[in-house]
Amino acid sequence: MTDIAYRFQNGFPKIGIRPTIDGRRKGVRESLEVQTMNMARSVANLISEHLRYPNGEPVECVIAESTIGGVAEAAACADQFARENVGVSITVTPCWCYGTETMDMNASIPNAVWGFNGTERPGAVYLAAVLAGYAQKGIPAFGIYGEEVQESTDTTIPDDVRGKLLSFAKAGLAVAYMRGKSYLSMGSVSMGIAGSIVSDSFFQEYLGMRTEYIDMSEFVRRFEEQIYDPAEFEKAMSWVKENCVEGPDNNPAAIQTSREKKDQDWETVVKMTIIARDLMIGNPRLAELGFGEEAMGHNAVVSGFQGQRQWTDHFPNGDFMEAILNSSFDWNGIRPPFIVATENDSLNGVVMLFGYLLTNTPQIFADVRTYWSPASVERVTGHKLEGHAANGILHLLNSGSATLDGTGEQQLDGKPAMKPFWDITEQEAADCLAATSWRPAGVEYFRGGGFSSDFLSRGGMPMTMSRINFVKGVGPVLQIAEGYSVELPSDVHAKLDNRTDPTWPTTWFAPILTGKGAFTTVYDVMDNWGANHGSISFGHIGAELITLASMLRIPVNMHNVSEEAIFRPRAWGLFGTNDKEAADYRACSNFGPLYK
Ligand SMILES: C[C@H](O)[C@@H](O)[C@@H](O)C(=O)CO
Ligand SMILES: [Mn+2]
Repeated sequence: MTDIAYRFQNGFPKIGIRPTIDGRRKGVRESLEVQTMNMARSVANLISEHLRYPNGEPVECVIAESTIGGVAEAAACADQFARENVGVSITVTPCWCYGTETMDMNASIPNAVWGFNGTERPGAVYLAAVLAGYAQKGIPAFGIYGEEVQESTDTTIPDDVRGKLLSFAKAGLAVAYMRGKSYLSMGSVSMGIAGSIVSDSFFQEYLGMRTEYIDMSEFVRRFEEQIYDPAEFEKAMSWVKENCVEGPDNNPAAIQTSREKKDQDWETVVKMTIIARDLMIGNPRLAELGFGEEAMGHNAVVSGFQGQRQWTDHFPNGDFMEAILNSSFDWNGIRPPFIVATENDSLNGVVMLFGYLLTNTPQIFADVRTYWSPASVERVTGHKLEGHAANGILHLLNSGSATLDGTGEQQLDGKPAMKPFWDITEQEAADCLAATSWRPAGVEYFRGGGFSSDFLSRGGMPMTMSRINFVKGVGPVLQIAEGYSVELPSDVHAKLDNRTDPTWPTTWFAPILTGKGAFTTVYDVMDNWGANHGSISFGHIGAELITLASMLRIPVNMHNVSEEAIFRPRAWGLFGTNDKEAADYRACSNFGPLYK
């Protein structure tokens, strides 16, 4: 079994497609059978053609065995979906059908209905009727119908409908995929960071996930009892020697560590990386080595490492481990990233997971460290910010979990990008590594040493920064800022970077301003950011995040996504249509978490 096959051996949830129909026989039903089934087939084709699972395989759809004209067929379809691991439900119809008799009543999976916009038979009327039923029964469902009236013989899916079907399916699959998996907390609270108070009720009720906890002493046990694959360790060490260039030691000469200590640190950080991955997903090699229990892992799709301070006060820091796990490549070649949050900031870990599941690309974890106004930049460097940066920039910087894909050394249409692993070439992976140097950790912060990944993201990448914050009395809320990475002249970057810790990776980020609320100025974006961290995903995925948040009933308190791009369950409009942000809060609080 390849590593990827092993990792995803439990398979993926499927999308279930339910063709509903007017149950009246002797004319009506018979005349609609072919058209209705064809709609289901074209939705299945659309989804399988455009969406991929984290292993790169096309998303699978299951179409109900028969069209659904009434409750008996609805129940048969529910049984079929349960047998076939359906985690997302899409009902399609070109005609009037009987709302509550044909609807999918499974409240714990995301539901959508596409009603064909024709006039011969009223699919859009069914859509309205069944969505009223969903609202009345407290099951939020997404409504989809095209803006333009279609001919009844037209089997194409119009662009607006395609967009909504794909947004719904993508977010729905993220919901379905994370359910039943774990967040692995390695250590506990880092330096009083509230996000590293890992809340089991949040993961359980909102995401359907478990929380697993281990003490960081488990790493020491595995070092000392050699609970890792020694052959992989050797392979990893020689790969590191060839591909990971150690950068200059930035520590004052008097406190720099010896060559011998640094060499020892390299061995430790490589072991930490192997061990953290084994803790997350298990490793069949460990069973062969006599460690059957450890071979199983924690079924984790995301983890966090406390690091600071108890660990880092004595052992090398987690930066190499976190950076490599979050990247799309290591000594085993190009492979999907693992999602690991620095400082065990689970609330950042969750948005990293969201970004990853929506895009299949890795994530940059960063401190939202400094707002640099155009005037401050000019005062300090003499440089006048321009282009995307003209209104000011945020310095995203942190030791730890920034993916090396964040260097921007991969390309999409000739421009810097972060891609799903199956699109990354060997050369691009090598370029990301070449653009990264490994700087001996600042020992005033990290007494135990280690190495921090130092790189500078290329400019011009569309990016989305997000973060979940927790408010007592409300619960989780999501904030989103779309923007661009920007490239500064190298001397300007150096001046700004040297004022802080230059051994850490930098992304200069310019959020897109809307002139309203938290997006009036770049200062306002920083001023409204709810915590010290953000997760940065390649691409403008704010709309997808909003759709996903609505499925999970997490209200969005701040975003710069255009109104037309926002797609939420139809019932959200029943909580008010003028102030959509307030309506979102009311809807989320009314329906409550998905797995309550
Ligand atoms: C080294 C420092 O402790 C940093 O790790 C710290 O500034 C943070 O990253 C806080 O989020
Ligand atoms: Mn931090």
